Amino acid sequence: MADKQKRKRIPVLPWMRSPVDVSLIEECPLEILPMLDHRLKAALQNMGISSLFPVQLAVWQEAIGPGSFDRDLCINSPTGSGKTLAYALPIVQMLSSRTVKCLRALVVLPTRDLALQVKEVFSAIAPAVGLSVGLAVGQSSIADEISELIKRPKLEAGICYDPDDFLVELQSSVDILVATPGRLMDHINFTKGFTLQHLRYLVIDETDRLLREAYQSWLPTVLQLTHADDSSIIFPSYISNPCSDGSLKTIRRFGVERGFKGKPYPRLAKMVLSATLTQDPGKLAQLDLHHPLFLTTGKRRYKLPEKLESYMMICESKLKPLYLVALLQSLGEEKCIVFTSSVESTHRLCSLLNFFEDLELKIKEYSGLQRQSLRSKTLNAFRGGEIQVLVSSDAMTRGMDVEGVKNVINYDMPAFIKTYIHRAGRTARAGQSGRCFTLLRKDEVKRFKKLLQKADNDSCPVHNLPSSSIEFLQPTYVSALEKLKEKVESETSRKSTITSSSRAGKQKDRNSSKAKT
Ligand SMILES: Nc1ncnc2c1ncn2[C@@H]1O[C@H](COP(=O)(O)OP(=O)(O)OP(=O)(O)O)[C@@H](O)[C@H]1O
Repeated sequence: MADKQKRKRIPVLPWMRSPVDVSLIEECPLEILPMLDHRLKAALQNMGISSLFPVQLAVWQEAIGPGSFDRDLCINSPTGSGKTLAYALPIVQMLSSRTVKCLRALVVLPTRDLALQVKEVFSAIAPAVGLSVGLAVGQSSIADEISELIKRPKLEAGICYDPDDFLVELQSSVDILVATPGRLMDHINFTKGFTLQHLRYLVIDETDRLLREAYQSWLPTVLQLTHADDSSIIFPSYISNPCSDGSLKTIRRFGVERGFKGKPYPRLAKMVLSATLTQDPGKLAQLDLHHPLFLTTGKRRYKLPEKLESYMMICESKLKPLYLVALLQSLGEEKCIVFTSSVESTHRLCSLLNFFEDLELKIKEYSGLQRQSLRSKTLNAFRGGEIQVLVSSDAMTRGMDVEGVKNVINYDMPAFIKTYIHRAGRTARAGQSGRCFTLLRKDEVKRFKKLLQKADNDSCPVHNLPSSSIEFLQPTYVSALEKLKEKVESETSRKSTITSSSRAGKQKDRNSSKAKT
């Protein structure tokens, strides 16, 4: 009762009170999808897609169909429901008739791995209609990235030039850019020829996560660069106006058409998406949405995938590793992600599991502490099935799509329902079934059940393991713990050696510079 009253007090924006309910929409076979470009239909079929999922059809109707993208779209749809294609397909179709290449669509995501994944989806369909897709995530050097994004004029041999002299001839090599905020800001601030002047579509995926982080004010900067008429567009300091000689321009005027008063036209059309979209008016205001239309699934704010089964496993804290090992053994070789609460515990748990000799599974860690190249290698091996168990910090929680993940295990209870939704959502994707197990102490059960109710989930049975399987593991556990202790000690002493030698090096530098002065 008290909970209900609290919920009522949270102000919900008027446009959020009458949403399009995606759960009332059926899948739509490509054969009968109105206005779909035949080249895109073929590309989708090549991807093994024969019909659009409900959220994809709903967005299609608003962007391409009768809605004509007159309103910005706010999409709240469960994990694995196909949100990526929901925005990629209409954007590619809308840009398919463009005649001049310039950057017209920008998709922003919070992490590199997610951006790479989304780029793959665009790359599977965009070339079919002659569009190019770029990536700005800092995976390669900035110079390599610039050469992928910006077309340089061909120079005649032997001619020296000042790069500023041919600024007007620099053109975008891509129509669509998938970016993380940090690298996007680098290009906005420093890359000659990089402009958002022609941008027509902005997608902010994992919106609630991106709004939480300011990332060098990337959002106000993007909005400012696409908001005003051409005379007040703010360009990076080295450009007075990149199109001042009369080459291709997009002029955004302050519109006088109905509903556009005081807004620039042509406007920047936006799609913002998440499985846990914020309803906070203050946060949503940052997006400067134009007559937003809210698309959501069902009546409740949070929704878990249809075919997800949630289970509790109750045990004492000190027995958690044993329960985990016994559970992994019982799951056989099914792909599985184990979530922990921190990068340190990810590392320790992964090491411990690898010391259990009876566990004949390939187990690796994936966390924000690792180098990107190592993370990508691990992820590829997991996708390819060479690794069966991934022990992960929350770096893997959002958006990652790995085919065939049958089980998610919360080694530590998630503190928030949003975390549970995103973690559990790594399984039961695209209409498939999947299971999420959460290891809990007795005193955590009540809080956990309350947490799940927020996602309309009242069914979370206890998953029991035979006590004999736990007892059987005791001796191996003792020796695994010993090995872990040795490993942690040797890692700690290695770290302190590195720290003290780098300190000594710095002191030496300081002394020698003092001696010089
Ligand atoms: N129309 C479709 N038919 C078949 N499979 C599809 C279709 N659309 C998407 N998929 C598949 O569904 C899976 C989930 O899609 P996607 O990653 O876009 O989900 P999502 O809603 O963005 O999830 P999350 O909220 O976790 O990011 C992907 O493997 C994708 O290839």
